[in-house]
Amino acid sequence: MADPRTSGSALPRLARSRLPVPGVKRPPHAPDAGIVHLGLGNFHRAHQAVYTADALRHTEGPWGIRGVATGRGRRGAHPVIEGMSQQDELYTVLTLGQDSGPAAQVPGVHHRGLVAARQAPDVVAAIGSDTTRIVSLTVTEKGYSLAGDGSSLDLDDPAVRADLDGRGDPVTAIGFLVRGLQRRLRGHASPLTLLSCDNLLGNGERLRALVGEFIGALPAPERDDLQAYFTTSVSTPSTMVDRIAPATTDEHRALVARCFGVHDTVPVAAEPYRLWVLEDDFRASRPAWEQAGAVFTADVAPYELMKLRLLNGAHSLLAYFGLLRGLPRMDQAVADGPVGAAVRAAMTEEILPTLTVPDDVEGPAYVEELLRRFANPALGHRTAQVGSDGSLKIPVRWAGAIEENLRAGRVPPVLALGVAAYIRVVTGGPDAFDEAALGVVTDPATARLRKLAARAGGPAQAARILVDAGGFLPEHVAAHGEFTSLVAEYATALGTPRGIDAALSGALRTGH
Ligand SMILES: NC(=O)c1ccc[n+]([C@@H]2O[C@H](COP(=O)([O-])OP(=O)(O)OC[C@H]3O[C@@H](n4cnc5c(N)ncnc54)[C@H](O)[C@@H]3O)[C@@H](O)[C@H]2O)c1
Ligand SMILES: O=P(O)(O)OC[C@@H](O)[C@@H](O)[C@H](O)[C@H](O)CO
Repeated sequence: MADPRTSGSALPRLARSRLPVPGVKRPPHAPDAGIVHLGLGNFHRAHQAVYTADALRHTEGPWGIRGVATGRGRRGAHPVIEGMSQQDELYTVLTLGQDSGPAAQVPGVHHRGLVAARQAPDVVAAIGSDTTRIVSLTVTEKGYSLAGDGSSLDLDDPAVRADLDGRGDPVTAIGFLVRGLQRRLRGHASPLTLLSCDNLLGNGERLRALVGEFIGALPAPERDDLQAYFTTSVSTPSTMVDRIAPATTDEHRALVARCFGVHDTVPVAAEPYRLWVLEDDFRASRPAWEQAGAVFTADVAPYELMKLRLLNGAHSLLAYFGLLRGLPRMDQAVADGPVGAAVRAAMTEEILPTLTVPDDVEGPAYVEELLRRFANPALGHRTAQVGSDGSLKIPVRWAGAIEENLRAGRVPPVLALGVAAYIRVVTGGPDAFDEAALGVVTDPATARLRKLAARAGGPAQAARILVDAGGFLPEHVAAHGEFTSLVAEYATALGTPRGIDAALSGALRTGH
């Protein structure tokens, strides 16, 4: 791949002629960075940045974005920050549809980014600046420093404790936010909106609770004024975010080069579909995102729940079933007969009945639309990517639907098989699926779950132990004998060669 600094077709030059670049002035004339974004990953670059660029084409405003690469231990060069910096802070969003050829857009809204692990004081200063009106986040489920209960702040995490102590630079996202709020309070006390764009249930309330807990754990003199400022001047609206944006591959880079003549080292691929539903509670103004198609509503919760249970819930099922069937990509998983049939059955018969879908949505049509979106072969979305971090995703994606089925007196067979498949993938690793061909599934709980499983005499007992003590399902689900027995039965099947095939048809026969 050509080096964009030396190539005649580097993004900065070509973007201005061959790709649609919005009329946003970039540095040194960029609009003020009214937004600081923690977690400069693919999703933010394909979603919020695109909405912001499109909104700015309609209504100007101080809505440049200063992206921050967060996460621990990233002290060296950060590929996205470096790549964007070498391209005048530009990158391509490659839209890959099923019925049309690739399209490209260059958002062009970013200022020079920051690497949190190296430039922590600058990050605190950016959050603390009076030109900053919104601090948004896509830091993954891992980035919220959640305790084992999945909702409170992990005060046992040494990084959280160090951030509370405050003698060193912040490390955690919550630590950065609170130290930035403190800077604002001491400087100008202007209002701010904290905007979580992660796939968390009630992401705004969750973020509010975590920041509040952190502030509450500070020593009294620091705590009280900050608490008052946080209560009166900082809002945390909830959002439902949706656009499938897989990890970037060399194929995506090659496609950008072939179709658009642009050598972009850090493009991001995404499906054409996008949706953003937000609570309109912005303390210090916001971009006119509605002009870019965002939907503002008083209550995001029904949209969020529907999306997390149906889209993300089905995504995780496809990922684990797909891995065990040897399928590297999500579109292959949904096109696979047994996997596709089981996931469709789970969506329509185990998940949809647990939801009150918003008035403007038709449940079965939404399911069909999701299955069509998952089938997009152009995205190259990996089952191993979606299957990673299951210990943090399952509580959000499956636990509620399982609970509601059990409450209604019904054991949901495909979701039970999903739990057994997750256990098999996370504890079995290379014994369960071909890591060399499919990719490694990472999960912060892997070592702990493998240790628990190692105590068991076999897969069924391991499944019982993990359902009970794995920390990814609520206690009353774990205490449900019939559910746990079904998971254990499936775990036994999955321990045998091609056991997934029999288990999938068994799950379909059992309940559907
Ligand atoms: N990619 C999608 O299709 C999609 C769609 C909707 C929502 N989301 C949400 O966006 C999140 C990020 O997805 P992505 O595709 O941008 O992933 P990504 O891997 O491209 O980026 C993840 C970002 O999170 C940061 N991060 C990871 N661990 C962290 C930690 N412990 N503390 C702080 N920061 C941490 C990383 O530095 C990185 O900037 C998802 O977890 C999800 O909540 C993603
Ligand atoms: O991004 P993750 O890893 O939290 O989850 C993987 C996918 O399920 C998710 O990113 C979906 O693609 C997305 O939520 C669609 O809007």
